[in-house]
Amino acid sequence: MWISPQSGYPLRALLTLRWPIMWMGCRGLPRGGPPRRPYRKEVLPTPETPVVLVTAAEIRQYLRARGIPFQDGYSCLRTPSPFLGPWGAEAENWTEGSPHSLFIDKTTGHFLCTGTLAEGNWEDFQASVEGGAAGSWVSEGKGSETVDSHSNDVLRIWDRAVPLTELPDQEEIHVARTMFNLAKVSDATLKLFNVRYLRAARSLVFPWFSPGGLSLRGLKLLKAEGQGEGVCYVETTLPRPSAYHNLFGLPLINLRDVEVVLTSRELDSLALHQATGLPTLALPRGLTCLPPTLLPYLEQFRRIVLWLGDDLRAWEAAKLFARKLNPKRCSLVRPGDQHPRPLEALTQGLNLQRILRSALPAGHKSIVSFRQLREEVLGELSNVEQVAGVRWGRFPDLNRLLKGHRKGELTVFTGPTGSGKTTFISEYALDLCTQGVNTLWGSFEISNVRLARIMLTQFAMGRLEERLEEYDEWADRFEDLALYFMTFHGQQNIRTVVDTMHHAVYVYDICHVIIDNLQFMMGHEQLSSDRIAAQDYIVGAFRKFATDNSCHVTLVIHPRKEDSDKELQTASIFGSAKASQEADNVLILQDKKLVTGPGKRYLQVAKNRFDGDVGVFPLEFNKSSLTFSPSAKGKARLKKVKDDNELDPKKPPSRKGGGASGKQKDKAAQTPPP
Ligand SMILES: Nc1ncnc2c1ncn2[C@@H]1O[C@H](COP(=O)(O)OP(=O)(O)OP(=O)(O)O)[C@@H](O)[C@H]1O
Repeated sequence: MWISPQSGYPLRALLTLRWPIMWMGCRGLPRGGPPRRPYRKEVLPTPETPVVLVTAAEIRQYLRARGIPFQDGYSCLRTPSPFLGPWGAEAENWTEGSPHSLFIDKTTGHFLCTGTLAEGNWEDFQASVEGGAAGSWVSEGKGSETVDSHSNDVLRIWDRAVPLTELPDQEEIHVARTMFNLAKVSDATLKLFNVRYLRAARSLVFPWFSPGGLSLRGLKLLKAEGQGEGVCYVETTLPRPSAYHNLFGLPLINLRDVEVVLTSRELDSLALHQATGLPTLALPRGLTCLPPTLLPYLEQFRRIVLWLGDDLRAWEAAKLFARKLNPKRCSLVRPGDQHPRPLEALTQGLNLQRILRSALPAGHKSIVSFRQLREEVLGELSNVEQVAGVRWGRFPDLNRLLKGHRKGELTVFTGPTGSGKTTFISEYALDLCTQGVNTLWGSFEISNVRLARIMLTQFAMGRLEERLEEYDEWADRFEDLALYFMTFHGQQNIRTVVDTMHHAVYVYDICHVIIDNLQFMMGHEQLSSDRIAAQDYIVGAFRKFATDNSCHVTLVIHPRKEDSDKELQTASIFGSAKASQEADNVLILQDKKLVTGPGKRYLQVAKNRFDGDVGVFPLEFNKSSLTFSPSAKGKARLKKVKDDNELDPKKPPSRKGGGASGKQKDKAAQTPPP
C-alpha cells in the first residue's frame, strides 16, 4: 500500500469510490525501490505547446490537395501510412481493408500509424508528407522511451507470473479466485485473455501486448487486500499510468468485428466475453480517461456499448467518452440494481445479453420529453451522495456547505489582494485532483514552476527544501496526478485560452479548470465601461464552456477597491453583477479573523446554487506546508447564515438548518487531513 512517509496517511483514504483503485507507478513492484532520475526543471506534464489547432475540414482539404486517399471515420480520418513503405506505392496499394493505416484525429490532427506506432501532431504529419522524410522517424511514439526503460521489469514480472491453474496449491487457487471474485470465470477465459498470477505480489497480472500481439509493452497488476469486511483493489501499472495505453483485449479483436463492449476493468471484460461471446475491451485507466491515442483502435466498430460500472460516476464517464467516440455509434448501459458491473452480473447469474440489449443510445436530441428523462432523474434521486459531487478530503466545512465539487459548474472566487487566494485555491484543487478530478491550471500571474512548488509543498505537507532527499519520491507521486498546466503567462486572449481548454478536455479528460485570474484576459481597455463589458463577455464564455463540456471552472476575480476594514460581499466582485449571477458558487476569502475560530482569515460561501446553504468557516494558515486545511486538532466551527448581513465576524456563530444528517454525513470528511 502506498502510504505517505511523512504522515502515514494512506492515499487510498482520499478516494471516495466504492471500489477504491489507485495507481502506484512502479512502487510496490518487487524491484528494489524507486528509480532515481536526474534533475529535471519541468517536473510536471503540460499540454504540448503551442497546441496546434486544426479543424477536420482543414485536414480533409489538405489531404485532397495532396492527392492522399482517405476514409472519413467516426473520430479519425484513415489514410495510407507513409511510415509503412514508400509513400506513392503505399498509397496506391492502400484499400479501406488494409490491416494497417495512418489515423488522423479529426479534433486534434494528432496521427498514429498502427503498423509502426509512429505518432505526432498535425505539423509533423505535414512535414513528413512535404519533406518525404517520414520513413526516417518511425516509432517515436510518446511513452516508448518509458516502455523501453521498463521493459526488463515488465519481462521479469511476466516471466515470474503463472496461469492461475498452474499454482501448486489448490488452497492458494481457491483464495485467489475468492479474492478477485472469479468464482464464475472459467480457466479457459483466463487463459484466452492471457491473465496470470504473481504469487510474490498476490496480484493478477494483465498483459499489454502490441497491436499485433508480438511484443509485451507493459503490465497491470491488480492486488486484492482485505479491508474490514470488504476487499480493496490496488492497481499498479508498468509503465506509469500516463504512458499506460493498453486497451486490454485488443489481440482478440478480429479485423471484421463491427461491435464491441467497452468496460472499465479487465475482469469485467473477461466476464462479458465469457457470458456473451462478444468482443470486449477494457479501458486502461477505468473511468479516469479515454486517451485519444486509443481512438484509432476503435474506428473499425460501427457500434460501441459502454458498460463502465454500477454508479453515477460510471454513467457520467460513459456519456463523456461517448462524445469522443461519436455518440451516433454508442449505447450506454445505465447503472442500477438490475445492472451491476459485468463481473458482478455474471456472479449473480444475471443475463448479460439482456442487459446489453437494454443499453440506451447516446445520441443527443435537442428536444426531449420527461419520458426520456425519467430514468435519469431516478438515477439522480437514488444516488444523492454522488450527485453532490466529489467531497474534499481536507476541507470538511466546504463539504458541509457546498456538499461537493460538481461537474459543469462555475465557481467564482475572490478575496483581497495578497490574502492568499492562489495558495488556498491551489490546495482546494489539489485535494480534488488527488481524488481523480483531472485538473488544468491556468496560472497567468505566477509561473508554473512557482505554482507547482506551492502545490508540491501542500502535497508533501511540508517544506521539501529541508528534506531534498525526499524530492524524487514526492515528485514521482505528484507526477502521477492528472494535473496539467497551461503555459500562458501574463495577458492572454480569451479565445486562445478557451481553445486550449477545449483541447485539454478532449485530450486529457479534464473535469476542473482553474483560471487565476480573470483580469489577465481583459486586455488594456481604458474606459471602465469597456472593462466591464469585456469581463461580462469573458464570464459568459467560461460559463458556456463549463456547461457545454461538463467541466467545473473555478474563476479567480479580484475585488473592487473598497474600504479595507470592511468584509467583502458578493457585490464587491469586480465588474457588473454578471459574474455572481452566472456563478453556481461564490467563495470569498475574507482577510479577517472569525472571533469564534482559529486563524486570521475565513472563507465565506456566499452563493450555493446546488442547495442554497451558505456560511463561513475559519482558515488557519500553516506557513511551512502552505496549507489552510484544518489540523487534526483544529475544530472548525461553522456558522450558517442566510444573507450577507449576518456575516459580522464579531457576532457569535448561530446555526440555521444543516441538521443532524449533515453532521453525520461530514463525519468521515473530518478525519485528519494528511
Ligand atoms: N493566511 C496567510 N497568512 C500569511 N501569509 C499567507 C497567507 N496566505 C498566503 N500567504 C502568503 O502570502 C503570499 C501571497 O499569497 P497568494 O499569492 O496566495 O495571494 P493572492 O491573494 O493570490 O495574491 P494576489 O492578490 O496578488 O493574486 C504567499 O507568499 C503566501 O505564502
